[in-house]
Amino acid sequence: MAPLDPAPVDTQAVKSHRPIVISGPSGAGKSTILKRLFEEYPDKFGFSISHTTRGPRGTEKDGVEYYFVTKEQFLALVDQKGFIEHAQFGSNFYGTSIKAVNDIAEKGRICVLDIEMEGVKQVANHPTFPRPQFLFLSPPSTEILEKRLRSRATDKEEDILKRLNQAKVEMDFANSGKAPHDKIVVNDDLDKAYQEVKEFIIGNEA
Ligand SMILES: Nc1ncnc2c1ncn2[C@@H]1O[C@H](COP(=O)(O)OP(=O)(O)OP(=O)(O)O)[C@@H](O)[C@H]1O
Repeated sequence: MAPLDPAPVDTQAVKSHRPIVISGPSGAGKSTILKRLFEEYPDKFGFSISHTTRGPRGTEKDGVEYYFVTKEQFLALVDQKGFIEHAQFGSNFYGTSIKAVNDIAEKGRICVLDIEMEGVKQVANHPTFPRPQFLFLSPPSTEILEKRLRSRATDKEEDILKRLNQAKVEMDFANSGKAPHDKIVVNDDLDKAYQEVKEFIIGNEA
């Protein structure tokens, strides 16, 4: 496991099993589409295990849900450029290590990374990590996104408004010409969007 091993990671495996970075506003349908993809291809994909400085909750185990590390250990790995992306939420740090992504590729699977906009920028600008494929999932419009977030019924009103504001920022970035996305899929009709995502991911792997 050795998530804190300072030795540089040989990323040869990720070159033959190129990871996919999927991003898009909250409510765009990322989880829905990925769930379907993982069900159709149960042995093909994997999620990497993230590092966090927050403590384990309930039955969470180190190396299963997360690698639980101290703030000092986390920041040491940041200094070693050991993360492809990391962020701070409240007082806790979260990050995806190069090693965790490589571990998936070494198992012969494609690592799928569901990452928000700032993380996407970090992955795209990482000094050593080989460039993954970037896919942006877009809602057909902010009005439809709002309807979907409301009918999902998982968020408070205040959170829905925050997500909608952030969605505008993410959509502007995706359309700015500065984003690294190799493909933008508009999730209007779910079956159609799923086929497009699948074609992009499997097609690129073939
Ligand atoms: N094409 C579609 N048509 C109608 N509803 C959809 C479509 N795609 C997804 N949905 C619905 O929209 C809601 C948001 O989808 P989902 O939870 O997959 O988004 P997400 O991008 O994973 O969001 P988050 O980043 O917050 O996890 C869900 O209730 C889902 O069932």
